[in-house]
Amino acid sequence: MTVTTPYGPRTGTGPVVMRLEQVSRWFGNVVAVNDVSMTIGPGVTGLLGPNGAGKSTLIHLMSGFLPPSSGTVTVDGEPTWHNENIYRRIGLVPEREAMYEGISGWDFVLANARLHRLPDPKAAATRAIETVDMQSAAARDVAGYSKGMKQRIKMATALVHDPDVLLLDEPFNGMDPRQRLQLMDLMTELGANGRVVLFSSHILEEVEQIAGGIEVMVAGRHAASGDFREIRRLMTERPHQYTIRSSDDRALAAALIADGSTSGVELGVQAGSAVLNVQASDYHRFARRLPVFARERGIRLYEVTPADESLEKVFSYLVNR
Ligand SMILES: Nc1ncnc2c1ncn2[C@@H]1O[C@H](COP(=O)(O)OP(=O)(O)OP(=O)(O)O)[C@@H](O)[C@H]1O
Repeated sequence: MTVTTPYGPRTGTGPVVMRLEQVSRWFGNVVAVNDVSMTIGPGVTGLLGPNGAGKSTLIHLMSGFLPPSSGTVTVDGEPTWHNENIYRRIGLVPEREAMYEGISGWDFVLANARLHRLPDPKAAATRAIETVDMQSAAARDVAGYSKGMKQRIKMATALVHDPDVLLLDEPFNGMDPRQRLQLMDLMTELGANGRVVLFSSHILEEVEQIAGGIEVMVAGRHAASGDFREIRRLMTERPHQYTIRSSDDRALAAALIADGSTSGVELGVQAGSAVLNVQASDYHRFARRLPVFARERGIRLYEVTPADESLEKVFSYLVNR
């Protein structure tokens, strides 16, 4: 992918605004998206959440291809569902691999340019394919593409009509580090040029690298919203659980209880040996004080292991706080 895109500043007037108001979507008994309201403006926004959080459903609702069961999704005040005017302004990079195989990358992008009834579909397809650096493979059948190449050709079809809003579902899946960086540059540039660029991911570090704003989804609900510092803070300031092995668990437990950086300290047994289970309520203080306590009392720390570091646990804390 080229770093500088041929897509310059957005041509429309006023900033683009995508607004979701009390949007829910259910499939039978499953509530995939539950009463979500958010406003997304120009720039890169990360939609962060664990598997099954409702990110793909939300992206399809935003794109106008899936109707909400209740609530509204609008771009500049116009509902996206079934709205041809809005389809022209939105580009979607779906997560699914199911693409129309048996045609070349070039034909695939060109077909999309024609669907949008662009005045010069060939020029638009050429521009999009060059932007994702797929010129050399464009004549080949999509079926033979690697996962990263499929991602890039999907990106070209989404870009072909130069949309104001670009929605990307897990776009970095299957990309090597170089392709990932190039796509990040491209998304950053499109965002800086006034477009709404929203992408989903379940990896905080990935989102932090490029997203100005982060919207966190958990179990269908909108769990948190902010810039990466705020989201990072919410995640690191939650109570952390540790398993500690030391030369004197009792003395260490007494010191930790007296200190106030913990909300729970208990002696336990794990895999046949004594451990200390600690819930640290003030993570930063706990991390500073623990080695000091041990040193002052001549206690040796053999092991300090975080017990609840799975991303799912972190996310569920955000929902239940
Ligand atoms: N067409 C459908 N029919 C029934 N249930 C669905 C449908 N689409 C999504 N769901 C359910 O809605 C919930 C949210 O799914 P969704 O794919 O939106 O989550 P996600 O955050 O994108 O997860 P992943 O990262 O695993 O794709 C899940 O429980 C899923 O099984």
